[in-house]
Amino acid sequence: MRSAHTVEQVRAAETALMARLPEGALMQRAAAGLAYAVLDLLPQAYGARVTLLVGSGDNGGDALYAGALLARRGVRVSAWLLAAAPHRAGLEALRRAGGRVVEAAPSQPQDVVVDGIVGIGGRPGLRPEAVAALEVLRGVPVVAVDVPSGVDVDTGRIDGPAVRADVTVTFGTHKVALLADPAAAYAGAVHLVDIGLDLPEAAVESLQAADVVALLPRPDEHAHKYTRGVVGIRAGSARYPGAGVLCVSGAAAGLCGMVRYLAGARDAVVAAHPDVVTENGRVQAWAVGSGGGPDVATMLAEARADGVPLVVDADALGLVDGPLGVPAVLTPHAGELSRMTGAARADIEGDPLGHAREAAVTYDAVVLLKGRHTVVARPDGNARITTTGVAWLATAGAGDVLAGLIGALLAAGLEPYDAASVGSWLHGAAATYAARGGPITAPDVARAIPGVVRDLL
Ligand SMILES: NC(=O)C1=CN([C@@H]2O[C@H](COP(=O)(O)OP(=O)(O)OC[C@H]3O[C@@H](n4cnc5c(N)ncnc54)[C@H](O)[C@@H]3O)[C@@H](O)[C@H]2O)[C@@H](O)CC1
Ligand SMILES: [K+]
Repeated sequence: MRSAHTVEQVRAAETALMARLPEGALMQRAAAGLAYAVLDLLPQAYGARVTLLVGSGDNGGDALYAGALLARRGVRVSAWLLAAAPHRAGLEALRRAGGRVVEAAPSQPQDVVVDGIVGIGGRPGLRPEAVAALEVLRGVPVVAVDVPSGVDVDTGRIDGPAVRADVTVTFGTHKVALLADPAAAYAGAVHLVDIGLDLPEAAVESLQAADVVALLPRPDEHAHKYTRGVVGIRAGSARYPGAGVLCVSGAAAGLCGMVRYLAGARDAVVAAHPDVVTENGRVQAWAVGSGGGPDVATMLAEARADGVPLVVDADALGLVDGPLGVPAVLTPHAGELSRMTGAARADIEGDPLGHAREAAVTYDAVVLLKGRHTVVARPDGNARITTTGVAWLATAGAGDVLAGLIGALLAAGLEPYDAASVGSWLHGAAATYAARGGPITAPDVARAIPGVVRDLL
């Protein structure tokens, strides 16, 4: 599991650890990790040129100490001081190691810029001096210290200029802005340096392959199709048969025992999936929504009446105006959530984590807000952020596949929060498998799911 802690949690853990360690020890650990990450980017240390952008706090201190370590390896390190009173001991260490202080961009081309402007103590946005310095150094690879300066660390919002990093070297734990978009898109590749913090459970996390393996439902040796779970699909219509076929393709990827289909695209569904049953009967979960046409209200009402967990997608989301009274996963994209809650789409895209959490409370359901980094939020404020997937996944029908897949995982017995986050992870991974760097269609994603699961297991 990749965990992201809040600034307050990090500060508390740092204070506790610092009380047990010699002064400056934590910063030395951070700086060493940072220096190694910079060295990894340099073809060779000796003679390479690195500029440090240094703010007034300990984030700048990390950059200065790392600069001192780099200078000892033969790197030509320049510290561009953006604040009047930078970390004094760090600056001294850098000078002693042979680094120099500059007041403008070094005239020679630089190999790496280290962003030590602000870290977890920063307010969102950057001052004009920092913006100007970054502009002069545009094109040089950026390594951000702890977080890309300027982002809102606890929310992932971007409320002004912010550093766009190629690599972020973060300390002790991930910060929320390193997982949650839009800020996460500014972080580049994130490298975590363990500095020994003892941290509480994190509210924001990101599943990794091993977590998905641990959560995946799999048949035991006595399994039959009913013990593995039956998912019912109410999606698609005579007018939109494709939505039904695609939703079923996600549901029938092998993660539950059986799929029942009860909507208006029966012939198309059976032609594509002869394994699907079209008689009414017991199910352990429903997926309702896409391409449902005029019957969608009836389909949602009938599914709810069964009292089993529910995935609500696409057209059916417009009918949700409060808690549904059954365990539910709602799967809107920003436009659909905007129509549900009245919040502007741009506001949702600017703070997907915040809006998904709020909607989870409003609807007393797990809310899966689709995006580059999909957010799965629970009413208690916990959230999982999906980092698998590729931009090619933004294709018609991919959401239908996801709804069916989550339905199958619910039917197999996963809790809504696990079903949504595991489903989202698998969906992203399947897209990456299928795409192999090129374009994909929704059926490709569904077809790739069993292969992803096989490789995981
Ligand atoms: N406390 C510790 O033991 C450790 C801290 N570490 C580093 O220390 C950082 C936190 O240090 P600080 O608490 O000193 O805070 P920061 O260095 O993040 O920044 C605070 C300083 O920046 C100024 N500032 C705030 N917003 C600004 C903005 N938008 N533009 C320009 N200046 C701004 C503030 O006036 C303040 O002086 C972490 O992110 C991490 O890099 C690491 O060394 C690990 C150990
Ligand atoms: K920074």
